Amino acid sequence: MEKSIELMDEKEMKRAISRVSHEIIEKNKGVKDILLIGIKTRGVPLAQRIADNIYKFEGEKPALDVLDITYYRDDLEKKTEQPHVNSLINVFVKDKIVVLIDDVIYTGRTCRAAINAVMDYGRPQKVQLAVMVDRGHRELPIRPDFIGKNLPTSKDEIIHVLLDETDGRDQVILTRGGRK
Ligand SMILES: O=P(O)(O)OC[C@H]1O[C@H](OP(=O)(O)OP(=O)(O)O)[C@H](O)[C@@H]1O
Ligand SMILES: O=c1cc[nH]c(=O)[nH]1
Repeated sequence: MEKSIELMDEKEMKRAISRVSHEIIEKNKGVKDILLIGIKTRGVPLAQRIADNIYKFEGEKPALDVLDITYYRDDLEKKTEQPHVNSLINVFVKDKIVVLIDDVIYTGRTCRAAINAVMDYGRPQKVQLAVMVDRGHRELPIRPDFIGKNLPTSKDEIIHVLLDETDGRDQVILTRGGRK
């Protein structure tokens, strides 16, 4: 059985999410015009936590939405599930500062797909990207604006961002070959 190595514990993750929340406010000079979009799966609870932090720090709730980009991925043939239509619910992206939120960035293809999806909904003022972990190995010219932690990896390693909401605990672990 592959061993998993802990790279971040609950406290470190909480601090990193708190810092990223502050950085989003600072870079955008407040909450006005911000639309946080969590990318399924684990970007969604992360976006909710960042929204809660921003409300706590600023007393104002940022707009929040969810994006399922399965339909837009350019490597769908490698995936077993059927593509399903993306869902941006309720909030208009026009003139918003869209902050895409995901747990991990690796090749950048998910982010590229998310940007395409957002653009289909209108013309945002800006699009920014916040991730919990940047593990390197980009295949596209995409760089996150907000990073919880840079964790350089080799290609045969996998980063798992575990969240209480989806996995029953907060932890970032590294495995080789996919096992937890
Ligand atoms: O930069 P990339 O190479 O695109 O990789 C990053 C993506 O991979 C994972 O998603 P996954 O497709 O495993 O789906 P999940 O979030 O639903 O687990 C992760 O949550 C990111 O969205
Ligand atoms: O290591 C990786 C690569 C892509 N997506 C992940 O969640 N982890």
